[in-house]
Amino acid sequence: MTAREWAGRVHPAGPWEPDPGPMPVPGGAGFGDMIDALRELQDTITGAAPPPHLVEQATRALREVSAALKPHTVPEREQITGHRMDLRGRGQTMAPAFVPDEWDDSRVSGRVTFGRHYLGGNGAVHGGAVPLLFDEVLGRLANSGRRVSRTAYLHVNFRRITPVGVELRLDAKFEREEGRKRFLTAALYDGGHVTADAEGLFVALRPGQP
Ligand SMILES: CCCCCCCCCCCC(=O)SCCNC(=O)CCNC(=O)[C@H](O)C(C)(C)COP(=O)(O)OP(=O)(O)OC[C@H]1O[C@@H](n2cnc3c(N)ncnc32)[C@H](O)[C@@H]1OP(=O)(O)O
Repeated sequence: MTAREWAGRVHPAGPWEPDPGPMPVPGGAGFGDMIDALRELQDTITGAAPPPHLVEQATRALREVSAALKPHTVPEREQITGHRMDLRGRGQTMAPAFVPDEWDDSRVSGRVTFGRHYLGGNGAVHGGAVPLLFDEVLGRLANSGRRVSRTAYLHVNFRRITPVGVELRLDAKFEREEGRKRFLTAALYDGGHVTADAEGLFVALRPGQP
């Protein structure tokens, strides 16, 4: 079973609560650990000022890992990253891992921590990383139990700095549907303060539309 087929199998249960059952899992039980290790590496490298000899050693080690994995490159529909709905962040490191706590088809609430990798400056998350998180969470909610849609627009307001290394809460809501158009909103909280909020339009794809 490919990762894509596996994702299709679990999607009817809802993207926040996959129920894989006794199925072989693409990448095995340890795939999530590998992705967590990659997240840790990204944060560590971003924050490190190592001596040159250690940089050379790390570069060699990274190239060795890459060379070992490269022969296992597969087409998009078979890739595991992004398709493992049972893993934090769908097993990808592009966006910070969102951990859902409560959800249904019309809303989701959860936690997220932007690691050092997402630093913009002065302790604040980069302004491009916040919309990435909103697109990820709103996109999943927009498609929750529904035909696949794509982001048509995503309006983001930056209300305060979003701090790096702090656990934040994100609440997202499916507001309404008009034909193929789905309107969703979300807000990101640092304690009691909103650091950013968003409104997104997601348009359901017609059959055959990429
Ligand atoms: C394993 C599973 C993982 C699942 C988990 C996945 C989670 C991650 C999700 C990430 C989601 C993404 O980032 S998706 C990637 C980023 N987005 C894209 O690449 C989309 C690129 N754009 C497009 O493909 C297209 O423009 C579409 C599909 C958005 C719309 O094109 P279309 O299908 O031809 O529809 P069209 O007739 O133009 O528009 C339909 C209606 O929407 C309105 N509309 C369209 N665009 C806009 C707009 N920007 N602003 C206002 N309104 C708009 C139109 O006026 C119209 O309204 P009316 O006349 O009917 O009233």
